[in-house]
Amino acid sequence: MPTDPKPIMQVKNLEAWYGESKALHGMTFDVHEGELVTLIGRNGAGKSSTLRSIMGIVGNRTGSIRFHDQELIRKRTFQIARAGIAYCPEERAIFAGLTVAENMTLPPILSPGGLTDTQLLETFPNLKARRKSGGSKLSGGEQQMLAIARILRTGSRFILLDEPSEGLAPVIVKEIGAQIQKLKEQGYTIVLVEQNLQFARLVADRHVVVENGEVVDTLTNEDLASNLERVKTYLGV
Ligand SMILES: Nc1ncnc2c1ncn2[C@@H]1O[C@H](COP(=O)(O)OP(=O)(O)OP(=O)(O)O)[C@@H](O)[C@H]1O
Repeated sequence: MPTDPKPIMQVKNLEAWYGESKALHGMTFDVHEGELVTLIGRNGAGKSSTLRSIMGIVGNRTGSIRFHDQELIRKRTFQIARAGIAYCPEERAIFAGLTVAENMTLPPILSPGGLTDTQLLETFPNLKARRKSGGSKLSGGEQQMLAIARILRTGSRFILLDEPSEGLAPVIVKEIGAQIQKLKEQGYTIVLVEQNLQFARLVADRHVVVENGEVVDTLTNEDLASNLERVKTYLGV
């Protein structure tokens, strides 16, 4: 749980567009250092668009995204990455024609403290066994682990993770959950988009509920248990 009362990220009135189409209508939420915050909500609510907006990869965005003491709203994606934010997209973005080892070493080291290639392979033993395999030969779970491993090399301590459990078998989801839990124990700050409430509950400190491109509720993980029916209504399950 957070110890510093000042959030390291403050998103205020974030609006975003894809061409003429507006996806975010004023997202406002905070993230504290060491915290794992989920964005939950039904399909199309604007969760992925929030992560993409933070990274500057939507058509247009307005509002404010303060990270540490920097305003990111007018920064470009490479500047946002250099500010210390790592992004793991829903589609995982593994290069099919490159091996695991090559995919892993693609992102540049942006700040000290990232894991070395040896540490990464120790952290993800499945990838060690597959390090010479092409990206296209990997299972969904292996691709997801590679996508996470790759960003740990950069030295960023703030991670945006988009639906890591999507399309994976329960046993693999459990493994990914254990890896995320370990990252949290190592002090990484994580914003996690997740549809799988059971998974979200295992790892989160706090849940931000998104509906129609806005935040409609925020619950601690403890609150979630006693408000499960209400939250299920938000998710349409
Ligand atoms: N590339 C795009 N071009 C145009 N509209 C988009 C694009 N991506 C998302 N949208 C629209 O933006 C809105 C928010 O979508 P977003 O993907 O952020 O939702 P989500 O909560 O992450 O849901 P999902 O889990 O289905 O991705 C939706 O109305 C969606 O149709």
